Amino acid sequence: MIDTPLFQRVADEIADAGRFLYSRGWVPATSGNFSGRLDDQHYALTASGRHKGELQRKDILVVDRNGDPVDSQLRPSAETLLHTTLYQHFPECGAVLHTHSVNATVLSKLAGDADEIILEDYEVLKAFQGNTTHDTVERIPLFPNTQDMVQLGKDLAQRLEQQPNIHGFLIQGHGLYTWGRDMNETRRHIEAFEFLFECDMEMRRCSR
Ligand SMILES: CSCCC(=O)C(=O)COP(=O)(O)O
Ligand SMILES: [Zn+2]
Repeated sequence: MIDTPLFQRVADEIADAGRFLYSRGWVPATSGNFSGRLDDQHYALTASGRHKGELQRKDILVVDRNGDPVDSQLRPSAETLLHTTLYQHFPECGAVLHTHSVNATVLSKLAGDADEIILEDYEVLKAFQGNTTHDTVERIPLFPNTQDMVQLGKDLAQRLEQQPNIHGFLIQGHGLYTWGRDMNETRRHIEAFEFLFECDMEMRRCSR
């Protein structure tokens, strides 16, 4: 499968996104993981532990809908099940990006016991797919950090049933997941979230 033009295009998009996200300081120290849909049953995904600013095609493998590698000895991302959960929940999802920015990490810790972060009344909210006005509320579910990806995947699936219109979620003290219909839309969502997190942090500093 990795010899197909489709895999190569998607792998190159993943590597390109990695260079961009690393250049912004949002995936330090091998953190983050990225994927793109190949078909209904298969996704291209980053191998675990790779430097995400220096990805090459050989650092990306194919996994099936259970997250198991297809014809590869590479170890898939430790967070593979979150990617497969998103693809299975959103049939139109074409790409998933996970980042570890300072603002996402700090904001998620400042939220304490809350189970979501709310962003409202920002023009940039229009950058999220389906939003046509700034006069909207973006709810970002917040999950406790855990190494138990099976449980986190189940918790995520349950939350997606309750809140189908979200564009991303945070894991506390860990980072952000967002997705879109293709890699360009997913990159736009990451930039929008990061801009909004920066604004929220600045608002908190100014109101101290
Ligand atoms: C050094 S970051 C710790 C693991 C993590 O949260 C992450 O995003 C990267 O894990 P992966 O297995 O996808 O490299
Ligand atoms: Zn992570």
